[in-house]
Amino acid sequence: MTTSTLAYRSAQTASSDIAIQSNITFNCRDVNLFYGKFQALKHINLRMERKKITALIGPSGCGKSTFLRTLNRMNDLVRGCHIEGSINLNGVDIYKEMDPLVLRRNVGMVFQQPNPFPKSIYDNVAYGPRLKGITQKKVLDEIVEKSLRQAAIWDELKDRLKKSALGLSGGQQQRLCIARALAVEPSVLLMDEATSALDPISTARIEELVNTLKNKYTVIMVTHNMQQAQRIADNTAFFYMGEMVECADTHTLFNNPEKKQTIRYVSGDFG
Ligand SMILES: Nc1ncnc2c1ncn2[C@@H]1O[C@H](COP(=O)(O)OP(=O)(O)OP(=O)(O)O)[C@@H](O)[C@H]1O
Repeated sequence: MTTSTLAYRSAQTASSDIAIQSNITFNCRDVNLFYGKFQALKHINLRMERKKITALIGPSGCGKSTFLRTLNRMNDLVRGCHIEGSINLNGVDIYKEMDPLVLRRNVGMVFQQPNPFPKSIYDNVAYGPRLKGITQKKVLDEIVEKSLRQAAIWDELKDRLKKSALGLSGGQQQRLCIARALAVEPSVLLMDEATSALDPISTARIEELVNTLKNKYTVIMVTHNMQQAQRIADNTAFFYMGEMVECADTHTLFNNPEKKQTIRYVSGDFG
């Protein structure tokens, strides 16, 4: 079977009845990740629910971003990195059965620093759809408007679509990056400390936006801000020294955690 046939079959399987019925988007089983000899993730077992916000918290260097990047195979780009175990997206193993390009179309990502392309606002959002082969102006116009609306920034930007994205404020740039991620119609949005470089007002707008996005998308976010996790996440997973110590609904994790390390972390004993 050729790789492309495999990718096509995987995409088909991804929307099979069984997968759609399941409320689990990502199912990670016994995931170990190594950067050379250094083991950054140890035996991670974690399920992330569909159309819910899952926050990943934990002290610096505990493996949150590494774990997030395993979900769209961004670690593949790191030399010497290897991964064991399985990560299923809608029932399909993303390392064994899915083309990384199909995966990344399904799993959008927003980073800590807003990273718009040095292009117009319109071209930033139309970039992904054009890569997918969409060329008709009318269709692109519709996608750009829909994506900017979903990212709650259409009203602010609709009269300056041809202007450079680099002229926007940090908060506007981050919402534009969210619109750019949504334009290719992913089912999952990964956010790696997406508000940590923003002021409180922009942060509040993005939190509000993420809360509305979960009607349609599964959101997985790394955050250092425990208040933020408590404000918007449905579920929270606590990472420590490469291990996923505990995952529960957010209220339980912060108010009634089971594990000693979680109790110490959420009560501010260490950070
Ligand atoms: N490309 C890499 N090569 C080698 N080691 C790496 C690489 N990226 C991360 N690491 C190491 O893996 C461990 C986990 O890093 P990671 O960035 O995932 O942690 P984190 O919890 O997201 O930290 P922070 O909250 O500070 O961003 C750290 O010890 C880090 O130094």
